[in-house]
Parts: sequence; C-alpha cells; structure tokens
Amino acid sequence: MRGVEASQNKFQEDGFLVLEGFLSAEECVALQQRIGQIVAEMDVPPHCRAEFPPRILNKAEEQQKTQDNTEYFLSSGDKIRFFFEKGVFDEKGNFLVPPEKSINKIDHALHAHDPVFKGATHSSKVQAVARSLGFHMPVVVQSMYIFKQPRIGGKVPAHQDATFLYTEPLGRLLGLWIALEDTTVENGCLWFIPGSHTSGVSRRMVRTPAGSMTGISIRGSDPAWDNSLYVPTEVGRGSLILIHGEVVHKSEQNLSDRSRHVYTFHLMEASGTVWSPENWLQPTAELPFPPLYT
Ligand SMILES: O=C(O)CCC(=O)C(=O)O
Ligand SMILES: [Fe+2]
Repeated sequence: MRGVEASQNKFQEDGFLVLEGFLSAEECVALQQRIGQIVAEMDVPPHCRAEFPPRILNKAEEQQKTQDNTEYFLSSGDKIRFFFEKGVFDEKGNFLVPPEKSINKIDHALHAHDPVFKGATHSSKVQAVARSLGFHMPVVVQSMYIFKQPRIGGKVPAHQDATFLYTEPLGRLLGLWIALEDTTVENGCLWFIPGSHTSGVSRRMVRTPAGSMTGISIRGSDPAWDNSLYVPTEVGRGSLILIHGEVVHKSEQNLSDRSRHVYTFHLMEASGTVWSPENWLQPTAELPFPPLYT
C-alpha cells in the first residue's frame, strides 16, 4: 500500500486521490439500506410532482414554478430533501417509475439529521483522513446521496466544487466521495482533469439578495476545459475519492442497467477561512456547520 506521504503528494499533484477499500461491503450496504428506508418514508413535495404539467403554463405560472423549485433548493442546506430525475411523473403527478428509481439525489444535510449518515460522516476513519491531510478544524458543510439511476441517471456537467462552495482563501474545501457500488465508464464514474486544481476559480454561483426573483445567479464563466484531458476514474465499491475543491470533474449520464450509488460530503478547514457570505449554502441557526472531530 502506498505510504501516507506518497498519497499526500499524489493528491497535491493531481487534485484528487483514490483510496480503495475505505468502506467494507457491509458498511456500503448499511448506507444503502438506510437510504432505502428514507425513500420509503419520503413525502414528495407537490411542486416536484409537477414535472410534466397537465397543461401549458402561462408566463406567471412558469415563473412561480421556477421560483418554487429554486426556493426548495435554496432552503435545502439544513434539511434532507429529494431531487428527481426528469420525466418520472405522469401528467397527474403520479410516479411513472418506482419512487426509489426516480430520485436523482437526496441532500444537503443527511450528515446532520440522520444517525446512520452522521455516523458514517464522523467516523474515526474519516477523521483520520482529515488529520492526515492536516485539517485542524474541519467542519461538514454539506452531504449528498447520489443515485445515478440505471438508464436515466443524469450527467453532472464539468465543474469545480468551489464554484458553489467558495472560500477565502481558496484551497480549504475537500470533497469525500464514497462509491457504495462499483463505478465504471458505463454507469457514470467520475472523470477528472489531473492537476486542474491550481488555476483558480472563475465561475461563481451566488445567492442574489432576498426578494429578487430567482434567488441564485452565476457570475463569471469557466474556461473551455479541453475534453481530451479528462481521465475516467473507475473505482470499486467502498472506495473513497478525495476531491480538491478546485479540481475540474464531471460524470456522464448512466446509460447502463446498473445504478451508481454514492455518498459524498464536503469538509472545510474552518481555521483562518472565510466562508463566502455569497454562497447559496449558509450555516443556519438550526444547523451551524458541525465540527468533524466530535
Ligand atoms: O457523483 C457525481 O456524479 C458528481 C459528484 C460531485 O461532483 C461531487 O461530489 O463533488
Ligand atoms: Fe463536484
């Protein structure tokens, strides 16, 4: 096995690092079973069911729908919320596919509200990884369970996580992405541009002032990343991929028959770091960012 120091060097060089066998198969299954229970108990919010409206909406209704969707997203930072794939409801709002096959992701605070995911996030193994990377005061800023459903699991366009979760200085954000199933090119594994984490961030997603129509806006744009530079990163079930906050990564649509479940969460080194007040995600009175080392 690679030594800790060699791994750290590789992470600093590439902006990502694969740690195989981080979770056992049993630990992966436990998270999958728990998410199954959460889905079985899910209440689908009425506006989410309106994927295919039964009639053409007028402009004001369209605007209201966009506003409802944005509001559902913007207020999800401290909650467990459900986001669906396109085309999973019929015109009456009934599921066209089984509910557990309809969800794109569940986020952004599983780590805070669900005991099983809280345990997985704050485990001694995760704490040891953070310590080995030199984190003094890591806090958990968000978590997501991503399903990448067979056939319909949508792609995640190329991005840097700091576009959405910006800090000053940069370099204080780390994603921990855990494959709960084998991930391959066919079922939508991650693709990275090695070494792309050193050129800064030129696109930001920011929260617009309260009362404005959409609630979020994009400032700046990404450079044209060369498609030939992406490296597919296939990993086995239980692998952990460390993702530097500025490394460029993406995943493609899942066209295979196999799902690609992952649990992913983000840490920030809180010591000496300013969490941008413009980020869409903000700590709240109900949920300040929890320290990892507890
Ligand atoms: O799982 C994916 O497809 C994308 C996840 C991602 O971008 C992240 O965890 O930062
Ligand atoms: Fe990402």
